Amino acid sequence: MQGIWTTERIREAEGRLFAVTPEGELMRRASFGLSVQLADFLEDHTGGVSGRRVVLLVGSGDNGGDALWAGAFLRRRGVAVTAILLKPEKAHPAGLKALKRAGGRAVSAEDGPQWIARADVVVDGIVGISASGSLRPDAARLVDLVEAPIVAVDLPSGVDPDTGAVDGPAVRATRTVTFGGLKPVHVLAPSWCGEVVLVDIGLRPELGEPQLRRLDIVDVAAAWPVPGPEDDKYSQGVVGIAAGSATYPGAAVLAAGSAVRATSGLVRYAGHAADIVRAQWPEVIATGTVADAGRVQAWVVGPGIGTGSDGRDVLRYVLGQGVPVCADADATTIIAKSPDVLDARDPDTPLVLTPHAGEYERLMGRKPGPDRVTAAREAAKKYNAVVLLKGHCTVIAAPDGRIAVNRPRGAWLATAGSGDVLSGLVGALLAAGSDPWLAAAAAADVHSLAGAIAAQNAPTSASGLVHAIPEAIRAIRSLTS
Ligand SMILES: NC(=O)C1=CN([C@@H]2O[C@H](COP(=O)(O)OP(=O)(O)OC[C@H]3O[C@@H](n4cnc5c(N)ncnc54)[C@H](O)[C@@H]3O)[C@@H](O)[C@H]2O)[C@@H](O)CC1
Ligand SMILES: Nc1ncnc2c1ncn2[C@@H]1O[C@H](COP(=O)(O)OP(=O)(O)O)[C@@H](O)[C@H]1O
Ligand SMILES: [K+]
Repeated sequence: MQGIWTTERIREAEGRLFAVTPEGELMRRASFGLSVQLADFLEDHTGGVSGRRVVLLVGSGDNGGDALWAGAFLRRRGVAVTAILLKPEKAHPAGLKALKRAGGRAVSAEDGPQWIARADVVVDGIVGISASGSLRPDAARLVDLVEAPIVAVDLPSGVDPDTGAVDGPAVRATRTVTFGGLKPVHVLAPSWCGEVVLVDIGLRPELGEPQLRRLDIVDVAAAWPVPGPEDDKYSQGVVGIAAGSATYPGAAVLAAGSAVRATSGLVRYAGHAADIVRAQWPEVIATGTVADAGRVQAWVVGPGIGTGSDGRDVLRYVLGQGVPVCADADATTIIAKSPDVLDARDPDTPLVLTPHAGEYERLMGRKPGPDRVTAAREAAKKYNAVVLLKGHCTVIAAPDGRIAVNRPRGAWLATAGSGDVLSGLVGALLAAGSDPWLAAAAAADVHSLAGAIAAQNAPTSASGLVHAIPEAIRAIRSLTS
């Protein structure tokens, strides 16, 4: 699992490391690592290093210092380096001296455009973890002129380091070189960071437990249930799907199909779409009502059930069964409208809520806002449930404070019925007895991989996602075994 630390924790850890390291050593490690990455990037993008032109955009803090020192290292490899100083009087003095000593050039922002026009690569050293707000106008004007690929130092300037939010001009980087540990921006704003490379500066022992996590493929593979020689169709966990209605039978077909394809074992279905589910998925045992469904080890409830009294009764019933529940779509709206349905639940029984932004607003009475991690954490606390807040970077919060951020693989998942597929995946893992936070996080990862496989760079559909699930699981397992 990858760890991610808030900038506050990074700063505290850096403070401790500073105290036991010679002055300037950490910046030397960071900027040397940055220069290696820049040389590698030049090689990739221009086919060489020596004689290439690099422009540094240099702000007033240590982020600019990193850029200036990296520029000095690049000079030794024959790169032509020009630093554009946004605040010349505040540019990192030692870094600036080192760059000039190495034969680099420093110019003012007014003289910047002509150098930007000729750059092979532009380095964003405008602002790092002390950033607040979007790019200021002077920096924004220069960034706007850049046509060359940008390598960001630590993080793309203008993007909030702790939330990944962007509310004005910001740098869109092709590669981001960060130091010591990943920060939230790197997993919450991947489309602004580009490829993220972590340079080790010896900070890890000082960092402690991460505040956020991202599952690696090995974690997903380990979390995915695989039948053993002693297993039968019941022992792996039976999942029940309470979804669909006469108006929305498709939601039932998608959620049930997703559960069928996610794990081995048995899927039951209960609801008004029993005939069509049976026709599409003959292996599903389908009945008309949840009371007739038979025993299950987890329920998925909500997709397409409607928000009326029938749906409420179904939700109340499954919440009262003492098994884990994934409450999705209409079920989240019912909970928001009639929170008393939750009285049916034994508080120790796992509950996973899977709201998109609109459903979140109904559940919490406010929009998730730019800080989606805090938003998910607060909902998890309020409902004593795992909350999977959907989006490009889905955030999964557990009531005990664990947070996972999902790795997006494009945006093809933004297709009708995609959420129904996700709920089937979550339900299948819950039925297998997985920890609910891990179940939700692993399901989100397989969902995004199935999206990428189904789409292959062209539009797909929720049905396409369902069919790609085994291939996604196969890919994850083959990469780790
Ligand atoms: N502290 C350490 O141990 C290390 C720090 N390093 C570098 O130091 C950086 C942090 O440096 P600093 O704390 O000096 O601060 P920054 O370089 O992040 O920011 C400098 C100043 O820019 C101004 N600023 C804030 N928001 C801005 C905006 N939107 N537009 C323009 N200016 C803005 C603020 O006055 C801020 O103090 C890290 O991101 C990293 O690049 C690395 O050298 C590794 C070691
Ligand atoms: N831009 C995007 N990039 C990546 N994933 C997305 C994007 N938009 C939506 N998704 C994902 O697609 C799914 C949509 O679910 P949902 O909103 O419930 O749709 P539906 O109700 O049509 O099933 C979620 O898993 C969400 O995270
Ligand atoms: K930066």
